[in-house]
Amino acid sequence: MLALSGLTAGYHGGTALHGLDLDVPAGTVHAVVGHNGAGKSTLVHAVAGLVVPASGTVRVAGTDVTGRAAHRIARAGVGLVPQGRRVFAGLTVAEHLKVSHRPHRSPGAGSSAWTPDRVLGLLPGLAARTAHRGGQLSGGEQQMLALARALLGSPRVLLLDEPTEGLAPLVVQQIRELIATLAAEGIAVLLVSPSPALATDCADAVTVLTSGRVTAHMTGNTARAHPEKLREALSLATP
Ligand SMILES: Nc1ncnc2c1ncn2[C@@H]1O[C@H](COP(=O)(O)OP(=O)(O)OP(=O)(O)O)[C@@H](O)[C@H]1O
Repeated sequence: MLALSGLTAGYHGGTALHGLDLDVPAGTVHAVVGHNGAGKSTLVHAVAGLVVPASGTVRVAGTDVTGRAAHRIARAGVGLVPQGRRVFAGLTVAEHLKVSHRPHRSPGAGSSAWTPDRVLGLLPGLAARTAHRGGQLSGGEQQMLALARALLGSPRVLLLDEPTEGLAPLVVQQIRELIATLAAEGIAVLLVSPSPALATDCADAVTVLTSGRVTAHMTGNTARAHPEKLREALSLATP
């Protein structure tokens, strides 16, 4: 569903991501793990069209979307949950859902179209907060709202940038379960995080990124059976 080939991107002539190859089939979770500055957000932004790749390709369900504007990539079926949530402090939850809902869903989304009611059914904590403004929500509630906003575009590919950053263990557990639920719906999930535990818990495949390069790759089953292998790969990844 998401296929990256030789993806290279950076800033001001410098390179932060070097020739990344990565496939995320529908219904699976691919975790990219790396330390601060490894290039995780650059990867997510290059897929979402917020950073223009210097070279390489981004394909969504076989369509080359490389270099397209972010809104066109969203329309092709890519949803982004950005690092830091980025909810609007002055808008209520209901207003967020209203402005995020795209009834004209992405091609191929089929029966998986998301409506505000369906999103609130998945996220009952938000359903009790529809009149609250973004700035009045807890960190966990803001994370759920950021997820709701992305789902309302009925994405085929979901990009999660550090979705558990700064959240309590109970909320982290909820997010793990939500990721599994969304993958079971057929969504291809690309998750980037510094947390090997999150990757180990919910990924089908795990890639370690070090200074913008892939330095290790393993299946989720290997990471679960031998968590020390992932920890070791990450300790070797110190920039
Ligand atoms: N807007 C920018 N302008 C210039 N350089 C940037 C910009 N954003 C990121 N970088 C640089 O690109 C490299 C990769 O950064 P990136 O944010 O992708 O890493 P990350 O793995 O997401 O880190 P973190 O976990 O801290 O969010 C770093 O060296 C960073 O300083």
